[in-house]
Amino acid sequence: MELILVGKHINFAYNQTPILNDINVQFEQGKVHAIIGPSGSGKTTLLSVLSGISKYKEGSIEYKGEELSKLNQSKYRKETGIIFQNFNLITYLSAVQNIVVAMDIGSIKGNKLEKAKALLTQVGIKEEDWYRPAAKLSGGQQQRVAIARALATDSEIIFADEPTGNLDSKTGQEIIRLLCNLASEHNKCVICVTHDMRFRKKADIVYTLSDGTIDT
Ligand SMILES: Nc1ncnc2c1ncn2[C@@H]1O[C@H](COP(=O)(O)OP(=O)(O)OP(=O)(O)O)[C@@H](O)[C@H]1O
Repeated sequence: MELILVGKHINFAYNQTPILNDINVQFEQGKVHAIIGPSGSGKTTLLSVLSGISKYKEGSIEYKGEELSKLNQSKYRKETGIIFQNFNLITYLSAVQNIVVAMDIGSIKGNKLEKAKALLTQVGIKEEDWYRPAAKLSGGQQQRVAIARALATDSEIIFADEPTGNLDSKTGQEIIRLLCNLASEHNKCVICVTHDMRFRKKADIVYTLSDGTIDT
């Protein structure tokens, strides 16, 4: 078992309102982790703390044994990718451009165009769709592009917030399969907030949040 991210005694509050209470979680390379729980239980907040978007003040989060708050944040951003329910692509740019832009931001070297095409192929986007504006792609295709973008900086952890939330059932199933495949075939650590029961069934490890606490 190779732990990549470990959170211990994490507490988090918005203004003075406690949202996360003494959270203990650990995430492994090559595994799919689902974070589930009722609406308002703190799932998205936990994901944003783990992904470095929100800063924790109490407890610790270690990425590969190093305290997250002391890490170079741009390095952590590069080694992690995030996908959202609403895809969050730059809609007037093509699939390829969306990925190249992410590589530019991550200061990735080498032939970015070729790498972008390889990533799009990996996530199942056909060549005929590579140069179309993202807005013209279906929801499922946009989510595939968003996954390719999340991988563009060679991320080791993929955070996902309700990645199937805006997709029909069949397309959602395909996205779940794709994310599971990233873990099993490419050794990525997938951490996914979800209400989707199918995701829960496929996950290797499930954390259930209720009122900002993890049930054990
Ligand atoms: N930016 C914010 N400022 C203040 N309170 C917030 C903020 N974001 C979320 N909250 C509150 O934190 C609590 C947890 O919200 P969070 O979005 O993490 O829950 P969730 O489990 O992801 O919910 P859902 O399943 O509905 O998305 C809620 O009570 C919410 O109102």
